[in-house]
Amino acid sequence: MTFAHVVTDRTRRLGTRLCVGLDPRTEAYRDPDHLRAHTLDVLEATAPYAACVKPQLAFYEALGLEGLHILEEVCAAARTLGLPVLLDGKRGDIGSTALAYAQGWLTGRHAGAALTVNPFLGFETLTPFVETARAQGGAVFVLVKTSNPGQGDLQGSGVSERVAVEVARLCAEELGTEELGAGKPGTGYASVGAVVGATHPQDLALYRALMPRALLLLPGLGAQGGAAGALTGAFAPGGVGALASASRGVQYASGLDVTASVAAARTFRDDLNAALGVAAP
Ligand SMILES: O=c1ccn([C@@H]2O[C@H](COP(=O)(O)O)[C@@H](O)[C@H]2O)c(=O)[nH]1
Repeated sequence: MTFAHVVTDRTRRLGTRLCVGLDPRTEAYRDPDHLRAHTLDVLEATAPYAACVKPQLAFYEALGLEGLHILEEVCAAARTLGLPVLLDGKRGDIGSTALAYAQGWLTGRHAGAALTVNPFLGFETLTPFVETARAQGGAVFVLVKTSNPGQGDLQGSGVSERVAVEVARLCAEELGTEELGAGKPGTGYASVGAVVGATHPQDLALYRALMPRALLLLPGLGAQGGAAGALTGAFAPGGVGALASASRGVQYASGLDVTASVAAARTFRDDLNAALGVAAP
C-alpha cells in the first residue's frame, strides 16, 4: 500500500485528517531519556486520532547521534501502530546530493514513508526524491506555500502568488505522469504531495484546484494560528485529500500532560470533521 493509500484509508476508517507533529524540544525535558519517553507516550496515546505522524528532523538532529536513535524508535513505534511517518526535513540539493538525501530519509535506517522537499534548486533536483519515493510506495511533499509570515518574500503574497503558483503547476505536471492505482489499490492521490500552510485559509481552494491529485499537507494548525474550521478549501468532496498538521498544539497542549495531548488531538479531529460536515465513525 502506498503512503497516500494508507493515509486515505485511515481518514475513511478512523474519520481523521489530523497529522500529529512530533517535535520534541530539549528545553522541555530533564534529559534525552525523558524526551524519548514523553515523545513515544504522545505518539501512542494520540495514534487513534492521527492519519499520520510528522517528526520534524531538526529536533532529532539537534540531539546528535542520540537524537537519530530516538527518531529511529519513533519511526519504528509508529509503524507498529500502523501510522505512516512523514519526515519533515525540507531537503533539497543538486541531483546527486539529493539522491543521497533520498536514500537516507526514504530508505535508510531512519526512513519515513514520506519526506518534505524544497524545490528552490529547480524541479529537476526533485527527481531522485520522487523516483525513490515511488519505488518505495512512499511520497514527497513539495513546499509550495509555507505557513510562516515571511513566506511572501519569495513565494508571493496577496495579489501576486507567482512563485507558489508556478511550483503548484510543476507539481501537477509531475503528477500527470503518474499512473494511479496500476496494480495496487489506487486512492486517487499520487506520490507527489504539496505543503500549503494552514495559515493561508483564503488560498487553499486555489491550490486544491491547481493540484487535484496531490495530497496537501497543511502545517500551522494551532500554535501558528491556523484554525481547523477554516481549512475546508483544501479538501476534496468526502473530506479527503488533505492533512492538517499540529505539533506544539498536540505534544505540548498543556505542558507535558499526555492526557491534554490526547484531548487536543481529539478536538482538532472533531473540529475538522465538523467543518467538513463529516462524522468520525
Ligand atoms: O510551511 C511549513 C512547513 C513545515 N512546518 C513545520 O511544521 C511544524 C509546525 O509546528 P507547530 O508547533 O504546529 O507550529 C514544524 O515542525 C515546522 O517546521 C511549518 O510550520 N510550516
